[in-house]
Order: sequence, then structure tokens, then C-alpha cells
Amino acid sequence: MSSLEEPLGLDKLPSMSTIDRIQRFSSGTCRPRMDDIGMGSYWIDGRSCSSSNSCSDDVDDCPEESFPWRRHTRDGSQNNRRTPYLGRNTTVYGSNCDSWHLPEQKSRSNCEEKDWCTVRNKFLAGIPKYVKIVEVGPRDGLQNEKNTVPTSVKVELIHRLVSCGLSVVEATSFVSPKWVPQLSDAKDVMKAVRELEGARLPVLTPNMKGFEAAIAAGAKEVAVFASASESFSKSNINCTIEESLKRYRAVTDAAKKLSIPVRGYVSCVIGCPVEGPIPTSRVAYVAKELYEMGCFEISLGDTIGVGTPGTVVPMLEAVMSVVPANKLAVHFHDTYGQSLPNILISLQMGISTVDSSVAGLGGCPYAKGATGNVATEDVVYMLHGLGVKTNVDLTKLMLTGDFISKQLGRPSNSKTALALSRTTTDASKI
Ligand SMILES: CC(C)(COP(=O)([O-])OP(=O)([O-])OC[C@H]1O[C@@H](n2cnc3c(N)ncnc32)[C@H](O)[C@@H]1OP(=O)([O-])[O-])[C@@H](O)C(=O)NCCC(=O)NCCSC(=O)C[C@@](C)(O)CC(=O)[O-]
Repeated sequence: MSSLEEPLGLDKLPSMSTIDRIQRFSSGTCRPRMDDIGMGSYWIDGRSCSSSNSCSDDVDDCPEESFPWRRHTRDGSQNNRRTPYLGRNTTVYGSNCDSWHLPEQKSRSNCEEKDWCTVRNKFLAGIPKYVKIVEVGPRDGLQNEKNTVPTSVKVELIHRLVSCGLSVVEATSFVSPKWVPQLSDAKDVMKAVRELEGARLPVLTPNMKGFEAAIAAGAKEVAVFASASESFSKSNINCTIEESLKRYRAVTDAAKKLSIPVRGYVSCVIGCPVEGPIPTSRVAYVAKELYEMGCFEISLGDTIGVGTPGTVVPMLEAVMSVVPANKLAVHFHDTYGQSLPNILISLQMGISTVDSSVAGLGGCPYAKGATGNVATEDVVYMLHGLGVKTNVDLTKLMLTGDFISKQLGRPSNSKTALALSRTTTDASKI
């Protein structure tokens, strides 16, 4: 067994060419052409700069998502629809729950504006204007809870998360109740939220049995979950990587016939609790297989949270050589407190979808030592501070984190929630 007490990959820091590429992406000039960096057509251009080097952006605020076999185009206005669920609550934290950020463009002088453009072009050029957050709290967040969380609490959590403006909330898992007893009420949860508007509510399905049960309960989107570690695959879903891919082909084939979008997860993209460091080529292989079988998005999971930017960069580089960046998501667990730097570097490399969990809930029952996902509040705080749109209302999100933390009887794992709950009692001091 390899020791995972040191950051993985100190001996495997990215090559100079990798570092050079990131610096070039952030250098204030436009992105290199795809051919320059050997990524073929898979590299997705982020924002580019006009010849005047102005900061005006060319990326849609909230790009429409396309699924390979989707019949209908989604109504873009749905992003703005909110369920009125939180209306009856009183505000706990006050109304000033937002990030400290640089002054708005309109309040900057021409000179300040020019300086800001230079700084932004130099360090933040690759960062998208809009980031889609996939909230995994009700599923990944709760699956490891020892005490049974009542179905009504799970349903209320989903309602509240949707009312925060989150456009994707992973609702539950149709897995074996023997393996994950906490989510044995998947059918009841799904039936209670199936008509909820304003967000997509995917569910995990490990095989055809799970897929059929999910569809029968009203799921309109599912996710399959493979692993880049053979050992983790066996302990999590009781089969080899190849066997899991075979099962998932059956699920994606069935989903295609029903026009159900399928998301694909790859676990252990940096390290495995049993095998230690995982080769980037293996991560790329599994991601490519899932993508080619029809998954519309591949979420790369650092299941035990051992990654640092030093290991995340080469992993992403390997995956981006086979799956386009705009089809990738990152999914970090915060075991070593590395999630935010890992997310930042991922954004700089062209990723614009981030998984997270309200109040930092979570952990995988089959990944010893894995702690919760990065807290959604912390991700939103960082993104808003960077001027990146999320459509998420941080105040409502904090109330939601507060709600579920109280239900679980412990404090939130979100540093932002903790800090803002203290400071916003007297918002005038900020
Ligand atoms: C995959 C199996 C089912 C194989 O489990 P198995 O024991 O090999 O399954 P089986 O086919 O031999 O069947 C055994 C029993 O399970 C039943 N069964 C079979 N399938 C289902 C189903 N879908 N729903 C309900 N029941 C099912 C089946 O009917 C049978 O029931 P019995 O006849 O004994 O009464 C099991 O290993 C399992 O459910 N694993 C799920 C583990 C899990 O949920 N892990 C956490 C999610 S992954 C994760 O958190 C990582 C991620 C995604 O967040 C990203 C990251 O951070 O890395």
C-alpha cells in the first residue's frame, strides 16, 4: 500500500512544457491555437482577447447545454425560475453574504480599468465567465451518513438547493440498499421531487436494475460511475473496470432510446486508498470510454482528496487529450484542503463545471479516509470573488447549509459559512 500522507506526485510535477502552457494560457495573449499544443480539436477555446486587449469577453454567460441524444432544447429561462420554498424562512445571516471582490467595472477609472485588464489577462485569462455547479449534497453528501436521514429532510434539502439557483442537484442513488442503506429511499425521494422545476435532478445508477428503477420513479437524467482504480472498482461496485464499462454501455444504450442524458463519473483520478497514485493514462482511458459510449459529461473525481495542482494539471492534460474540456467536470473531496486551488487551476485549464456539496457534506462509504466534497458555499464565494457567474444565491445557500447541518447535528464544513455567519451578524463591519 502506498502512503498517501504526502501530496501525491512531488516526484511527478508537471513537465516544464505543461507549466509553460499554463503560463501561456494566462499570459494575457490569446490562447495558443489547438495545433500549437497538440490537442487536436479537443481543446476548447475559452475567452479570447480582442486586438485592443480589452477585457470584453466572448463567452456566453450561461451556455446552453447540449446532450448527444436530447430531442428537446431546454428552456433557457428555467435557470431563472425559483421555487418559493425558502420564502417562509427568516434570514439568519443578514443580506450581505457575498464575496469581497474587486470593484465593479463601472466604478473603476479608465486607468484602474486598464490595470485590471492587464492583471486579469495575465493571471485569469482562462477562467470562464460562467461556471455550472453540480450540487451533489443530497447524494454524495448524505450517502455516508450513519444515522438515517428522514426522507422528508432529503426532499426539503433538494427543494432548498434548487431555490438557491443551482441548476443541477444530484438527488439520490438507485444502488443496492445493502451497499448504501442511507439511500434506500431513492424511489420515495425521486417521486417527491420529480415534478420540481428549475433544475435537473440526476440520480446514480450502477447497472440496468438501477436504471430501470430510476426511470420508473421519474428520473429524467442519470449518472454512471466507473473508477480509474481496479481495487476501488471492486470495493465500490463489486466488478472490474472493464465489467463496469460493459454494464454502463447497456445503461447508455437504454438511455439513448429514452432520450435520457447520462453523466459519467471516473473515481480515483489522482489516487486510490489501496493502489496509491493512479496513472493519468488510466484516467484518460476510462474517461474516453465513458464519453464514447455517450455520456454527455465526464466528472473527474478525486475521491480521497489527495490531489494538488501539481497532480491535477497532468491528469487534466491527459484527459483533455481525449475528451473536450467543455465535456469535463471536476469533483474534489477536501480531505487535504486542496479543493479550491485544484478548482482554480482546473478553471484556468478550461473546465467550467464543478461538483460540490452544500456544507461540505460527504464521503464515499467505500473510500476509507475520504472526507466531504468541497463545500458549495466555498466554491461560490471564490467564483463570485473572481467575477465568475454561478446564478447561485449565496445567502440562500448558507441557510440551506445551516438547515442540513442542524438536521445532522453538527457544524458546517464550509469555511465561508462559518466566516459569514460570524461577520454578517454585523455586516456593516465588512
Ligand atoms: C453495483 C452493486 C449493485 C453490485 O452489487 P452486487 O452485490 O455485486 O450485485 P448483484 O448483481 O450480485 O445483486 C446482489 C443483490 O443486489 C440487488 N441489486 C443489484 N443492483 C441493484 C440496484 N441497482 N438497486 C437495488 N438493488 C440492486 C440484486 O437484486 C440482488 O438482490 P438480492 O437478490 O440479494 O436481494 C453494488 O455494488 C452497489 O450498489 N454499489 C454502489 C456503491 C455506491 O453507491 N457507492 C457510492 C457511490 S460512488 C461515489 O461516491 C464516487 C463518486 C461518484 O461520488 C465520485 C468520486 O468521488 O470519486
